[in-house]
This record gives sequence, structure tokens and C-alpha cells, in this order.
Amino acid sequence: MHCTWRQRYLQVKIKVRQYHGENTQELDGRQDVHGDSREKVLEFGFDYCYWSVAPEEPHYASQEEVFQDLGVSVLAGASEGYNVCLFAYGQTGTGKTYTMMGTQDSMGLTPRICQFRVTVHLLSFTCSFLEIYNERVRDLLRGREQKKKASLRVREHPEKGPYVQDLSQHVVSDYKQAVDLLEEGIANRITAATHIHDASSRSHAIFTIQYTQAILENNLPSEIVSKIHLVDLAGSERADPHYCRDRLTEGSNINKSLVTLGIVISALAQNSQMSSSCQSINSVASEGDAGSTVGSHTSFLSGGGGGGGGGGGRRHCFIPYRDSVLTWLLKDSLGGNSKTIMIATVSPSCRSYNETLSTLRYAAHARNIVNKPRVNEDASVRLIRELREEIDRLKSMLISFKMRNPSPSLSDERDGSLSDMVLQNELKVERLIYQTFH
Ligand SMILES: Nc1ncnc2c1ncn2[C@@H]1O[C@H](COP(=O)(O)OP(=O)(O)OP(=O)(O)O)[C@@H](O)[C@H]1O
Repeated sequence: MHCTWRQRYLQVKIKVRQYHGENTQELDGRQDVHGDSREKVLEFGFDYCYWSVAPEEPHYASQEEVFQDLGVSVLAGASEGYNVCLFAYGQTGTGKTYTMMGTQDSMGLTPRICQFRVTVHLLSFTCSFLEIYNERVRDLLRGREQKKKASLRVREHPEKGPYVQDLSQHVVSDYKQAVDLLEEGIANRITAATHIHDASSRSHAIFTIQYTQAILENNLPSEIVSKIHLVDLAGSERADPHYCRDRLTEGSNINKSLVTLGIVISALAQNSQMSSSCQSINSVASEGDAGSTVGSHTSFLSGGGGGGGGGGGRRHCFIPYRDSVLTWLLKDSLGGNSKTIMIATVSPSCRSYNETLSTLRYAAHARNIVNKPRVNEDASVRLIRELREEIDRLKSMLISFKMRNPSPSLSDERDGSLSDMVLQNELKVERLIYQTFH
């Protein structure tokens, strides 16, 4: 069941688990919801669905099974030098924290990923752990001496993207260190009792693992940087008017981030669909006009909403990443330089019909997002590799041109310009190697 990346699309997996307090007898109560015999079937397509309702069931997806699928592919993507993001979204109490962190007796994805990295890969990493609570960022690993609940600033680097200033970074070289840090962070995280869940996470938590690998590519020493974001979002739920003021403020901030996340996901999904329809229009156009080059992107930003998938004249939607701290920090993971998986947790119970439907709609939108993951390598090394690839391409064009035009008079001119291009690129490569390594 190993998960493979569906090209550059954001992957969406569903995990089904009734929330705390629900019993399995309620799972078959559809008539209570619809109230009449008319049944409406709504279909959604996802990359995989894990059934985690009752361990005694034959197709029950255990924590180990979820790790073997999701965790292993996260680690594989990261070790190739990609940014990888895995985030859990869903109604409160449906098992997001259980999936991402787990419990004492049943380890979740985050500790398993750390364990695999240090005990199987035998390699260390640095990590950070933050929470976004009421639109403020807090370091969950500040240590006892700095218990002050100071909030940290989010900034944006022109190349590396958004980051949190002064967030503490910790080196982890064995599993015990990872567990200690996770336990410290989880203990510092803000939780509260809601009507559904007595230890509900009231903040969004992001655990980030980062490491650098030295590699040898085309006989050139280089480094690739891997970053894994493991995100446990606060639960989506409707506000209960009986909550106290603090709980209502929290709820409205949680909703603000989740609504913005929803808007960002919809806008990105729309843009991705628009780009793919432009590409098909362009490929039809280029088939009819074989000699001309047709640009495949009409990517300019507008302030407007933009319509659904359409033709070349439609404008791409503005993506309001900065409307919430959560979407700003996850900017790269949503439509940017990252391989991203969303795990949407839902309850099978009829009592959760509306929340489940809304999670499935949210997730179905997310599945249309196209990301642009690229290996995080040194820019000069990348350029050298690309130029070498270009040289190989030109050389094979030259060979096939010579084979098709054996008469020297006919091939002279084209032959000469291709040889020129090869020579120029070879000179560029030599210059770059000299500049980079001397
Ligand atoms: N697959 C599962 N097997 C056993 N227990 C589970 C499973 N999923 C969740 N639980 C338990 O259900 C309770 C609620 O789960 P959890 O805290 O993960 O929900 P959540 O979606 O993170 O909620 P919130 O959004 O309110 O923080 C916890 O006690 C958790 O241990």
C-alpha cells in the first residue's frame, strides 16, 4: 500500500474514525438525517481511505499501517531533497492528534518519522515545534526558563519563503531526544474541553524536521536540504453559544484560519484547473501549428475572484496567503515548493453528517491543487546540471540531424549553429564550475 505521488498534485487521504463518545451503533443511522426515503448519494474521489473505526475489523488501519504508507513516503520525498508537508484536517475529536502524534501506547506519525530517521537512516536532524493560537505564533520548545508566552514574528525570505523569527531549533540524534521534545511541546500546547472532546487542541501545531545531505552529482559535490512539516490543525467545529468568551474567541480564530485555508485551497484549485485547461487548449493549438511555440501559462494575478476552469482569457485568482498566520506559514506547502499530503479525518456517524460532508468537500477541493516541488539544491549546481542536460540534448539533435542529412552542403549551416550552442554551453559549465568550487 505504499503511497506514490500523483504527479505534482496535493494528495488527499481520508481517515474514518468516530469521535470520542460516539458509539458504533450510531454509524448506520442515515434515516435520522434525511428523514425520508429519498436518498442522495454524493461521491468524492480521494487517493486512499483508511478505516480506523474498530480494531477488530479486518480492514482496520492501524497506526503502523498508516505510517508504512504515509510516513514512509514522507521520508522518501524528503530524502530526495524535497520539502514535504503532511497536515491533518477534520472535525474536532475525529483523531487528528491521534494520527499525527498518537498516545503513550500507540505512537502516531510524528514520533515514528523521527524514530525512522534516527534509528533506520542513522542520521540526525534539527527540529522546531510551534503553535498558532489566536493568530499568534508560540514556540512550544522554549524551555522552562523562558515560560513567558511571548509571540513570535512571521517574516518572509525572498527565496526561502515565510519563516518564524527566533524560533528555537533543536538537534536530535537519538529517539529519546525526539520523544522528550515532542512530549515537552505537546504538554505546552493549549487544549481545552469542548462539548465533543475533553482535551481538544485549541491551536494549530507545526512540527518541522530539517536536515542537509551531502551528495555527489555528476562528479560535483553538492548539498540538498530536506524539510518536513507535520501539521496538526485545531478541529473544525461550529461555535457553541454556551461557551465562555475565551472559548468563543479561540473558536472564531480557529475558524478564521480554517476558513482562510479553505479560501486558499479553493483559489489554488481553481488556478490549477485553469492552468491545465490552458495547457490542453495550447497543446491543441500547437498541434495545429506545429512550428510555433505556445506559452503554457497565463499566470498573472488579479484582485478578483475569477471563475472556474475556463479558457485562456480567464484571470488567475489572487491567493490570500497572508490573511491568516496558518496559511502564510504553509504558503510553500499549498501550491508552492512542496510535496503535500492532506489527511482528512471524518466520523462515519449520522450525527456528524454535516461536518463530514464539509470536510469531504474541503478535501475534494484540496485534491485539485498542483504544487511545484523541486529539489532544494545549490543554485549553481542546479544550473550546471541543467546546462549539462541541455548539452546532451543538443548533441543528440546534432547526431540525428547528421544522420538525416548526410550531404555536407545541406547540413552545414544548421550543423554549425548546433555545434556552436554546444560549445557555448560547455564553456558556461566550465566557468560555473570554476566560480562555484574555487
Ligand atoms: N483510531 C483511533 N483509535 C483509538 N483511539 C482513537 C483513534 N482516533 C482517535 N482516538 C482517540 O479519540 C480521542 C480524540 O482524538 P484526537 O484528540 O486525536 O482528536 P482531534 O481530531 O485531534 O480533536 P481536536 O480537534 O478537538 O483536537 C482521543 O482520546 C484519541 O486518543
